[in-house]
Amino acid sequence: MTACIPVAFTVVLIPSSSNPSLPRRRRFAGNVTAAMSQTKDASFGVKVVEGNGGLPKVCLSTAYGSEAEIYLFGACLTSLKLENGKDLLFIRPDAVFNGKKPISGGIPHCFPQFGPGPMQQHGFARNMEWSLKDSQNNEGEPVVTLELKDDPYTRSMWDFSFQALYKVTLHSESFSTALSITNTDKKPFSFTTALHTYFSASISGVTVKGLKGCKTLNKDPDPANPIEGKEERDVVTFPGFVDCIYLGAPNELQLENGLGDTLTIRNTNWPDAVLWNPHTQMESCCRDFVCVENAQIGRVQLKPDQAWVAEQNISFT
Ligand SMILES: O=P(O)(O)OC[C@H]1O[C@@H](O)[C@H](O)[C@@H](O)[C@@H]1O
Repeated sequence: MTACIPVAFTVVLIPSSSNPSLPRRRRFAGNVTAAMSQTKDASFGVKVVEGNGGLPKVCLSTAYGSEAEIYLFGACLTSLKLENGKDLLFIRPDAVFNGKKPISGGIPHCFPQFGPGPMQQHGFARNMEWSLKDSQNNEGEPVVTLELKDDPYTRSMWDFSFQALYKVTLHSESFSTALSITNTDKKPFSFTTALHTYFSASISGVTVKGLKGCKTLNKDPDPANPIEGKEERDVVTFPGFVDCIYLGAPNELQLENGLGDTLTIRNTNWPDAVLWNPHTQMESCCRDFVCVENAQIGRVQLKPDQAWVAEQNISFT
């Protein structure tokens, strides 16, 4: 059971009954006052509640029924429900919510290292508490921005001053994020990053389309020495262990999750992708998820005051 923490962050949205671009079946009937009272009861918008392990969790909801949940710890999105109410994301059964270990599942961040590399696997960003910098109602769509900055912990691993901003928008029928990394230091730095998205799936029915022709770095069998190749398939399936980087991936991928849903994953400025399913390495849950990750595998070089921004959008096709 979650407890509502605070009104301070609550944004109450007034759903539009007149916007013709919104699907009629989900529009509010009646006038604004009636909509407001319904809104108040249903708490549409943004609220911060106590999540698993007592960790603060930001809940986003639209008047159209779409919902998302994001933990400040790791800025990890743990739940995403669009039109059909099914949770599109997967949380691993071994996930812990103790504010110490990264949350295994949902959409964790890999920053400032995708890995493997000198730092902890996938970097420190998924292992730190981000702050809620802003929340807004953008024409009935809740938007929150989470922020991470350097501190003595990050400096001990990566001695640079940076600002990461993660803007999350829940639309009625899709979900989008914008990640920006700014060099706030006086010296240049470089990084790699990814959104390590765990989708709920039935692995025998999973297909990913859009990767044909990409250069591949196959991390099977040795992640530290990936084998170079080229994807020749129109449709990638998951008959066994898969751990593969796709360089120069397109800005649109189609994922069939094997549960009856076809998702489109669009991006701007995420140049690479990663597919991962651990197969027998995670016997208890490997059939129930697939990771399709937007990634930046080549190092981004930022001079002081420069910023890098990449966007992602997930929707039903
Ligand atoms: O850190 P997690 O969530 O267990 O994920 C680990 C996996 O993450 C994937 O992104 C990598 O390609 C794999 O090599 C790695 O094993």
